[in-house]
Amino acid sequence: MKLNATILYSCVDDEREEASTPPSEISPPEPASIIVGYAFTSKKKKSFLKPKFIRLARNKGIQFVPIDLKRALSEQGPFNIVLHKLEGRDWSQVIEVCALSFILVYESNGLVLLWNFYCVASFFQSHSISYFPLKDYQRLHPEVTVVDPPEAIQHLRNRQSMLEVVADLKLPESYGKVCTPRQLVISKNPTSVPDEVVKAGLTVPLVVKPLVVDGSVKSHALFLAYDHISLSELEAPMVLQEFINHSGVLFKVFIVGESIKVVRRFSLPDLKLPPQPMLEMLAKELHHRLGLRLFNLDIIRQKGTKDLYYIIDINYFPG
Ligand SMILES: Nc1ncnc2c1ncn2[C@@H]1O[C@H](COP(=O)(O)OP(=O)(O)OP(=O)(O)O)[C@@H](O)[C@H]1O
Ligand SMILES: O=P(O)(O)O[C@H]1[C@H](O)[C@H](O)[C@H](OP(=O)(O)O)[C@@H](OP(=O)(O)O)[C@@H]1O
Ligand SMILES: [Mg+2]
Repeated sequence: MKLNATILYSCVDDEREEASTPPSEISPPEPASIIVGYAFTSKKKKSFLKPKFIRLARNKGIQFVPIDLKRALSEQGPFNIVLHKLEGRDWSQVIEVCALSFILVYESNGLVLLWNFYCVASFFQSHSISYFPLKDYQRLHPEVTVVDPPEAIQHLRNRQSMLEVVADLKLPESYGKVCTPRQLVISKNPTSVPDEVVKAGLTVPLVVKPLVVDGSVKSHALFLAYDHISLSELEAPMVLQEFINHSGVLFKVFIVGESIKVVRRFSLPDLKLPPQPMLEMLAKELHHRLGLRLFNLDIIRQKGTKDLYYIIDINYFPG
C-alpha cells in the first residue's frame, strides 16, 4: 500500500523513471568488480532496476545480471551476490512442488508414473538441477551472498508468523514500548467469525488482511470491517487485526544490514520520530531472529501516547 512519503534520516533520490530497460540492454557492461545476479518479479524489476540506479551502480563497479530461472543456477554466474524477490511460492518451493506432484501422481497411478518420476529425477540430475537450487547453490558457493535466504523470508510470507517474532521480543522499555496489534487468524470459511471475534475479546472496527503475503495484488487487498455482519462475508484465510488509532502517521523503518533508514508517511512537521536507540535494538534483534538483512518494519504510534509503538507489518526487500 503506497502513501506519500517524506524521507527523514537520509536523503533518498525518489525521482521516478518509467523506463525499466533491463540493465544488460542499456549499454555494454563495464568491467565489474561486483556481479549481482537477480531474480525479480516484473514489478520489482520496474521499481528497483531504474536506469539511473543501474548507471550509478555501474560507475561503482556493480553489475546486475538476470538469472534465468529455467536454467540451473550452477551453470550461471559467477555471482558475488544473488538478490531475489519472486511472486507466489518462493524460488526453491516452486521446484520442490513440481517434483512432489510427480510423486503424488505416482502414488495414485502406480508403476507407469513411477517411471515418469524417475525420468524427471534423472533429467534434473543430468542437468545439474537440484530440487532446492538456491539451497544447493548456497552450499556449493558459500562465498556468494544470497539476499536473503528463502527459509528466512518464509516468516514474512504469513501475517501471523511475521508478527509473532516481534511479540516474542523482550526489549527494554526505556525508549518506548513496542507491541503488535491483537489479531485473530481465520483459516476456514468465516460464518462463525462474529462469535470467534467476541470470544477473542476483539471489537470492530477491525483491519482485515489476507493471511498469506506472496507479492500478489490479492495479498495486499485490505478491508476495514465496521460491523459483525460484514465479517462473515470475508474470504479466509485472513487475519483480523485490532485497529490502532495513530493520527494517520506511519513510520517505515528500512533495515539494510547494519543501517537503518526511517521514512515518515503522512508526515506532520513537528512530530518526533521513534527513538533511534529503540529502533537499533529492534533492528538488531529482528535481524538475528529472522535471519534477514534487507527488510522493513511499518510502525505506528498509538494516538495520545508518547511512546507506545505498534509494529503492524514487516516486508522483505521492500520498495
Ligand atoms: N492494525 C492497524 N491499525 C491501524 N491501521 C492499520 C493497521 N494495519 C494496517 N493499517 C493501515 O493499513 C496500511 C496497510 O497495512 P499493511 O502494511 O499491513 O498492508 P500491506 O498490504 O502489507 O502493505 P504494504 O504494501 O505496505 O506492505 C498501513 O500502512 C496502515 O496505514
Ligand atoms: O511502501 P513500500 O515501498 O514499502 O511498498 C512495498 C510493499 O511494502 C511490499 O514490500 C511490496 O512487495 P510485495 O509484498 O512483494 O508486493 C513492495 O513491492 P516491490 O515490487 O517493490 O517488491 C512495495 O514496494
Ligand atoms: Mg506488507
